[in-house]
Amino acid sequence: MGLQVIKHPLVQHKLGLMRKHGISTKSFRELANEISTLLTYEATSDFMLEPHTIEGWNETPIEVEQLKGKKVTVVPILRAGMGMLDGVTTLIPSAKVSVVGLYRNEETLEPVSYFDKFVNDIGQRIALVIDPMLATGGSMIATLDMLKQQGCKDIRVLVLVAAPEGVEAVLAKHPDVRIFTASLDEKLNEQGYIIPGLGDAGDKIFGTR
Ligand SMILES: O=P(O)(O)OC[C@H]1O[C@H](OP(=O)(O)OP(=O)(O)O)[C@H](O)[C@@H]1O
Ligand SMILES: O=c1cc[nH]c(=O)[nH]1
Ligand SMILES: [Mg+2]
Repeated sequence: MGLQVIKHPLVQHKLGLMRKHGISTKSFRELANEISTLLTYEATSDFMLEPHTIEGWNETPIEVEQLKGKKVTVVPILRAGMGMLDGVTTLIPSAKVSVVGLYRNEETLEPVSYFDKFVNDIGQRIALVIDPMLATGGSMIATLDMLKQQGCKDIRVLVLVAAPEGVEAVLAKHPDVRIFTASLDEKLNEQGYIIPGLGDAGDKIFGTR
């Protein structure tokens, strides 16, 4: 389904702040969550509504719109995806959370799986996968493989920054998935880091290293 770069001025301003050398853990976390809220707003813009009749303020029946149909599961990819979770649940407070634990082997850049825990009815839910960084795409492809194995059909990916190489790889393997990002960056460097990127997002969110 393709890539959507969210050009909203608030998103672009906040992402610019995140790129600064020496940014504090506090600021990085806050901005990651704020951008995640804005990406969630965009990624849910086609959710269906249905009319409901309720009693209005003056005790007469009125028709209001409520969300219809499928519920959501948010899927943070550990660790760094946890840094976006509060931002997503700010807008979808009742969303169930399914967790995928992956890290990228620093030499091979291949994803290594160490944990997963999915909500029981995940196949009936819209999955919002969250991870700040889409680099080679290996971690995201492994996650999407797992979600489809669990029966997920409507999967949307929210990433703060994406590399062209990663977007191409994900959409080649999973063309039905929609990717929402604040930026399509320039490239990957020799170590598989996104340029200009954000550096190591997991380390910045967790305050490690
Ligand atoms: O597209 P890829 O090449 O797979 O790289 C992206 C992955 O790398 C980072 O996680 P990392 O392995 O650093 O783990 P962490 O979240 O625990 O820091 C990032 O959060 C993604 O999950
Ligand atoms: O640039 C990158 C690539 C992978 N993981 C990160 O945290 N940053
Ligand atoms: Mg990771």
